[in-house]
Amino acid sequence: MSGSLQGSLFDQGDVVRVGPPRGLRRTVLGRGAWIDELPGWVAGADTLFAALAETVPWRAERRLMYERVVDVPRLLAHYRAADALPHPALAEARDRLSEHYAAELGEPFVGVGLCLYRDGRDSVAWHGDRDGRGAHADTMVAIVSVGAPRDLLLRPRGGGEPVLRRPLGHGDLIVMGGSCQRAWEHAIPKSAKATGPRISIQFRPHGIG
Ligand SMILES: O=C(O)CCC(=O)C(=O)O
Ligand SMILES: [Fe+2]
Repeated sequence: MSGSLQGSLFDQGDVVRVGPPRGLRRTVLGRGAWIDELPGWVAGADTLFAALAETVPWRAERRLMYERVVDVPRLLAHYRAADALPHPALAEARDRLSEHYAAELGEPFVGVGLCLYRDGRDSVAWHGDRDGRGAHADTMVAIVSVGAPRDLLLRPRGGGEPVLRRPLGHGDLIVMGGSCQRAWEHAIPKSAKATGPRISIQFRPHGIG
């Protein structure tokens, strides 16, 4: 970024800044799962949204579901450890999270996944991030949300109560920990309300998908 562009963004209070995640609040979900939350962690979230929306090589995917090939209702991008990330704030956030959770997690956050929900029709169905170790071991998945708020729902695996609802957007951080990926499920339901686009930025340790 050029010095003058940086200067003009700074004047608007739009610089993307990621500090240590101070003030995270933990909620114990039961069955060995918990979530940590920090609203507004990433400052300049609108600027980050705009940069990612424009520069990330978003991919549309198609998947086999119930014997039919259907469009995945969101756009995707994935970055492994060695890949250059599309914005410096993502490396900063990953480092801050790795530092904060070093003792509890015992390994760093490595992979970065991005989802672009273009409008309220885009969604992700109930699931746990169970590709890899998340199916049988405790782990953490951290999500930073930029753009329009969308609800993240959480429920015990297989359905039932309680269903927790967390509106996420504007630089909010949520971390799903403990058994959350195998004992609980999460989803971003479609929204009938007019909603603008949202980008979800997920940080995962190696071997968690
Ligand atoms: O949009 C989100 O924040 C959730 C995305 C998600 O659950 C996933 O990609 O595994
Ligand atoms: Fe997920």
